[in-house]
Amino acid sequence: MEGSRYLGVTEPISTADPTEVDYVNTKQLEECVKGLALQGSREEEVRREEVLGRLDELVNVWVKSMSRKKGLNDEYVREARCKIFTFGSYRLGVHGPGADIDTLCVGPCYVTREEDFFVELHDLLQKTEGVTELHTVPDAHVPVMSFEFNGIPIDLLYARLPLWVIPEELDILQDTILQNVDEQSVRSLNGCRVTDRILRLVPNMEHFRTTLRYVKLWAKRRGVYSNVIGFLGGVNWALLVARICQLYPNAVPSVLLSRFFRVYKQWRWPNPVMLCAIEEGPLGLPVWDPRRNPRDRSHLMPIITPTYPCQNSSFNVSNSTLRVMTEEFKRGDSICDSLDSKVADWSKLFEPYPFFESYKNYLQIDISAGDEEDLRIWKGWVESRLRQLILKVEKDTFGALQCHPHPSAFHDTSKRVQVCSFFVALQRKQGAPPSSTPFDMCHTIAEFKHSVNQYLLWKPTMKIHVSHVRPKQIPTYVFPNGIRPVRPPRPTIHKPGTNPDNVPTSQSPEASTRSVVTPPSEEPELPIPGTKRGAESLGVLGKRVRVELRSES
Ligand SMILES: Nc1ncnc2c1ncn2[C@@H]1O[C@H](COP(=O)(O)OP(=O)(O)OP(=O)(O)O)[C@@H](O)[C@H]1O
Ligand SMILES: [Mg+2]
Repeated sequence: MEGSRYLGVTEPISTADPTEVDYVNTKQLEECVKGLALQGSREEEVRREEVLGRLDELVNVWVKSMSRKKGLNDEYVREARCKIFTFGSYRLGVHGPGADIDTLCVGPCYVTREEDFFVELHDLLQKTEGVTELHTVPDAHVPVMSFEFNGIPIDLLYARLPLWVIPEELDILQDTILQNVDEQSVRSLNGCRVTDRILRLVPNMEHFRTTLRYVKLWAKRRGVYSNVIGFLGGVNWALLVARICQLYPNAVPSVLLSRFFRVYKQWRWPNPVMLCAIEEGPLGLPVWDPRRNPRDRSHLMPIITPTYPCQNSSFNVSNSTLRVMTEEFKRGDSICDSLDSKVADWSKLFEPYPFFESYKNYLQIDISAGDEEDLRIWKGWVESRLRQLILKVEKDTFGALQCHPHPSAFHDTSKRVQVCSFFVALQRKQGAPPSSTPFDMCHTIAEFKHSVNQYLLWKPTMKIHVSHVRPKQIPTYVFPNGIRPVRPPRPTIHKPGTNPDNVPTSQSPEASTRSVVTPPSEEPELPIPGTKRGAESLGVLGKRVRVELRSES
């Protein structure tokens, strides 16, 4: 037994062998998720391999033509090649149907990213049969070209090595590969290096894969799968699961899943999750170190990548999203706890999170654009700014209001213009001192809209509209089949006039005429004085926004 010394919990490494019940539970778990399409069809898998083969041919044709174009001699032209590596969920073997293939192309020194990759290869792909939806993002943190090849989505990165010839056998895990390589290439290589290292650091690859599939399914169902919004994405979940696999090297997937919830329920964030100690590499690149880098100190849920230069992969997490994830870990733990000693019904674990039935107040962020393509890029931009909205709400309300963002957008297909909506639930922080003054969110929303409208590719047809909505006002297109679920009857009924929750009835005409019903732990509504729907009052039309938070006494 070895203690996990530098970690957030005092969970010992347990080498216990699985019991009979563990095996039965693992079988039950497998049965439970069978119908949930965790893996693509055999036909899709074959198509993926074919597509990768075609892509390999294409990029090698491209590099050869680049070597000729740049006047290299015959020997170099003959030896001109680039190597394709997959990474992300496809490389880990945990991709679902329709998932993208994250791919890295490693090329020689004379093939540039700006010109040769983003122009020449782009043009070649554009002319290639079967390639559709071709988009480039050359100025991203990790520059990427994305497209579909015979219906398979591909994200293609490029790393340029300081070599005239790329060797047939290239070991990208060697730290020295990063020597004299530009920053974007280091970042592009990083994805592959991280994925390959994870696979080397887990004691049992099959158990790791199976457990990660379950965790990804659970995270998607519970609405906590999205790096961009401030929850966790594929690589973060993979690192969390890999750490559990290290702590329980002999455990089977049902036990690993249950320990996953137990460990992270108690984790003392911001202690980092790490698969191995952080090492200073040969090149002096900055690694995650809160003692040295003030910025790293602000990270709330550090999950550190296991290859040099080790970085926090989850810097997007906010107080609000950490709270939501912690609640979900607790829920997962309590479900698994009740299953530990007996044969389980796992389906409860994977029940979808009832987002629109769980809160009384939401911000609805509607966006629209002139056409489908504009909406696609506008949506991506607004989505990437939602974290800022959450941070602003937390800051402007001094932490008294918490946000719960929905991880995906909803499209209103009934409209002729291209429209879609994001939703962020609002809730008063438990234990926050009662406030008699309403929150004025006008400024918060105005600032958020201002920052969104700074988009470099902004067009006049790109619009954003933020409104405050109550559950009854949530548009039906967010619900499955467009049908609003019927709310169960509320538990406690108080007679009109008794007003036990000190509801300000003068501002809530409905409350004075009907029974006031407040389930014990439920968040009271955040009344917005004088408006039927909060839209106008949220400042989107330049008027005042006041969100009142009442004491839950
Ligand atoms: N925040 C991050 N920090 C470090 N590496 C990242 C980060 N986001 C993405 N990556 C790298 O890019 C790879 C692909 O990211 P992606 O979001 O597609 O995850 P994935 O594991 O492929 O999951 P999914 O099934 O959702 O596609 C990751 O495996 C990781 O190596
Ligand atoms: Mg991926």
